[in-house]
Amino acid sequence: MSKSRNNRESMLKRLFDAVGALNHAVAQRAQKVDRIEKDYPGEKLKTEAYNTRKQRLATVNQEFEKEWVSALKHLDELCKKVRQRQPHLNDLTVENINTGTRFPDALAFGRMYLTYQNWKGYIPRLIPFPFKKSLWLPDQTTGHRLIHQLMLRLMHCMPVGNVEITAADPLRLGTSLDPFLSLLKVKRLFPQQRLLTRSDELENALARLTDYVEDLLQNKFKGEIKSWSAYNEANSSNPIPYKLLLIFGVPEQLTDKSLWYLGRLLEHGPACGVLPVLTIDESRLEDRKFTGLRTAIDKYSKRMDSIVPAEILTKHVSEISVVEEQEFWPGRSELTDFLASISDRYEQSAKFSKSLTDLWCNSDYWGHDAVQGVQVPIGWTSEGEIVPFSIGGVNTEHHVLLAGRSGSGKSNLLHVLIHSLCHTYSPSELNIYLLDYKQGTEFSVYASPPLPQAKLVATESDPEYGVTVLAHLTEELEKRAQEFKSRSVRDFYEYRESSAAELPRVLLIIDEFQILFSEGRQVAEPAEKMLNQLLRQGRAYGIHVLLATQTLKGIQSLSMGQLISQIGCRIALACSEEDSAMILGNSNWEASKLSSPPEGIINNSNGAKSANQRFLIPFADRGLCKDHINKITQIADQRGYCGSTRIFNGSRLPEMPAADWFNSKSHEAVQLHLGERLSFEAEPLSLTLVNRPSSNLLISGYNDAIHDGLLASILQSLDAQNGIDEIIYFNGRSIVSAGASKYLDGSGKRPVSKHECVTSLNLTDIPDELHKSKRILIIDGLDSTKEFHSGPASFRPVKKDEPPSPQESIKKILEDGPLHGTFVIAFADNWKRCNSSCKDLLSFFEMRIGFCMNEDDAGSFVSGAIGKFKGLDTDNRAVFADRLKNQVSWFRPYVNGEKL
Ligand SMILES: Nc1ncnc2c1ncn2[C@@H]1O[C@H](COP(=O)(O)OP(=O)(O)OP(=O)(O)O)[C@@H](O)[C@H]1O
Repeated sequence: MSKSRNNRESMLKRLFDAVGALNHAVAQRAQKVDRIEKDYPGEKLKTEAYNTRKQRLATVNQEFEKEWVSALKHLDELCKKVRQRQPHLNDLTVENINTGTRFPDALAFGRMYLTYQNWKGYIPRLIPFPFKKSLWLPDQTTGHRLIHQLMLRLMHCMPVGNVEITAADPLRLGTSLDPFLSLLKVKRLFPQQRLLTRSDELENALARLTDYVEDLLQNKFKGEIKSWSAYNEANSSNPIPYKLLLIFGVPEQLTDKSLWYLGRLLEHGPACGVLPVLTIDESRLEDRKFTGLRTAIDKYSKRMDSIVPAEILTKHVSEISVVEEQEFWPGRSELTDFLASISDRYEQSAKFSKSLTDLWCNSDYWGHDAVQGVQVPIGWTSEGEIVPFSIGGVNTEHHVLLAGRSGSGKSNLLHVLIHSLCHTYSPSELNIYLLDYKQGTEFSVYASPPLPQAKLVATESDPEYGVTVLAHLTEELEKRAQEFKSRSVRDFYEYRESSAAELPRVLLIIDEFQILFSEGRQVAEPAEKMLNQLLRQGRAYGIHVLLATQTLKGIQSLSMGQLISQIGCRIALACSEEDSAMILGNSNWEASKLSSPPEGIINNSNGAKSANQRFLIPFADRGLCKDHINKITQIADQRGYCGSTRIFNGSRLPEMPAADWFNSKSHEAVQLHLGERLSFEAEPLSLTLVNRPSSNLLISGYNDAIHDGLLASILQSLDAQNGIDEIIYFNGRSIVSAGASKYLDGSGKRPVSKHECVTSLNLTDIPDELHKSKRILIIDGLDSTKEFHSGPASFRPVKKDEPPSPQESIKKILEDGPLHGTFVIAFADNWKRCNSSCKDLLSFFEMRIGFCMNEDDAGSFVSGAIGKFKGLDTDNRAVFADRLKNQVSWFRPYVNGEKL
């Protein structure tokens, strides 16, 4: 037992000992004086004897004085100490509310008036705490003041947040607690937020408290711990609160069941920190019906006004007289102020204050392997027990559904989970894929520095991109399946047990996963298929999925029920009843009662109501998280893990690589490196200009950043090629492409021949020189260059020796050029205009790149026919269509570092 506990335990004794010391001084003096009286009886002594007597008496008095003063000083110090913590009730202030964690070992009730001859003094009247027995009083309103005093004392000197009061006042409808009614709103203090008056609610409350006591005895104390105070002594960071059960007017409204519960509480409550305090109508207890209760009261409780420490004290102090004096009750305004402070303090303490780092306390980084599953702490029960998140084990679930309305703390919980996982498991035990569909930067903290365990950090993702991630993971699953088969092992556990090869578990986390299903069947169908495969087969291969969403409403049509039925672990934060039933399970509405943040429910039984576990989630403070990530990165460096985190940011196009990168590419054919494919691997989209008819490239879309980025990448790609004799750039847009001007102005190895007027292009010469030189003709603004448009001129008969029109020349180049290595790359901002004014030319452009187009325009642009093509209306991607091969590829074009 700790030293401080010993000190605390002895306070009452020390106080009594100090009074005992005073008494001792008095007693000693009396004894010594007696002896002197005996030795020198009477007054009629000879002078010599008289002097000796006088001298000895003086010495005795001196000694007494010394001893008395010293004892008094000590007593005074002790009294001050007690009063510092427990002033008189009329001196209570906000400053002396107990905001610490120490429980008192005695409660001050009034004072004791001590007198000896002319001396008089006061000491606090301390009553040992916790009470060993229940308390009762006759049901008279005069007795209520004692109860009020007890309440006030407990509220003020118990650590804030650690008193809970259940009160019933059936006859006076709550008025028995008049002075405290303003506190009923404080849920932490009065969980029912009212005084109970009816038999059914009283029965329920008693049943709950009895269950609570039973649970403590069986599951917390387990026969090893003897009492509430012993438990709290051993668990000082996580104490059990003290519960006061006040029932006025017993046996009013007590049913047979209530009587039974009350009997149990009178007997076992005090040892478990549940103190029944009853006011009793004694005449009614005469009834035979209440014999059991009467016996329990006699046996297990004490009359409240007869707990008299003065009796004990009088045994110590025969010489000093002791009189008890009642506590002072505060004035109305002092009481109002004080109760308001208590209310504030309790409200504040109700705000859950545990921090993220409390979750892993001092546990080592990466201290576990994931062979038998993954288990990490994610919060606490209200009693302070750690609540684990477990997946992948023999007796645990494998996939997780997390849902809660906006603001309920989903992102926070995901951070808590990610940090807890990355604290516990190294990158060779666990790989995390983070796919976030939210607008915002929630997961970007894991991108820089990259979280060593993260294989992917994708923010503001595209549904199309999400599908590629699912495809990557299903490939991984199939690879694992092959590998396991070749080694004749059944599952991840057997593989890890039988092989020294490294194989981490995988956890895919998709935030706002419903977005995957919101873009029509084109994306939803493959997404659903692959997700289904991961959910069905992932368990055997150590691949797990966590799906987070605000609501499941609206995605029901997509056999969502079937998907969800394969997810055994459900985590629900605050939401509507309807959502609660969807997330947790039919008729499981408990999540609608949560106050999130920080409350949540975790259910590891497919949502069965009986498996609900409420828990409190710590706040993932940004600064703390940043430090933790830095620490994890540092450990990864020390242990030689070289990360390979893919970063995908859906709101930013990739930056164009440097010239060296273009130079390093193969130059066997003319290749244009235009961006990154919209796939998990994000390979470069490299388009080869092959010598085949109509292999010209038409680029259309209305977005300057993408236009300029594509133009710049084309020029940079061409600059790196060897087999091109001339690059001709014609600007028909009448605006300068700011993002590409550097590449047009001769920054590269070869000059670009620039033109702004069609006639200066000498288009008529090009078809004649196709055998001699290979040219790339870039027409920027095909749609706005009238000379290339179809019109009456295109139908006129060509007269002999008349030079061909620009339209005829370009047509010839488009038609014959590709076979000889001369290609046209044309840009058209406005596809509609281009489609109608350049229709004679369009069939020669079998390669097309489109961006920022509506579904109708995209349909005709990509396929050449009327129809719709979805997904091009955002400014963060483009599509490449090779119409000869009938291939369509999504990609993210390079830009020059501009943010979109
Ligand atoms: N356990 C917690 N303790 C204290 N504050 C919290 C806790 N969890 C979340 N919060 C706070 O609540 C607010 C909402 O949290 P969060 O962003 O995680 O909710 P959300 O469910 O992801 O919301 P949305 O879906 O709208 O993005 C934030 O201000 C956050 O700081």
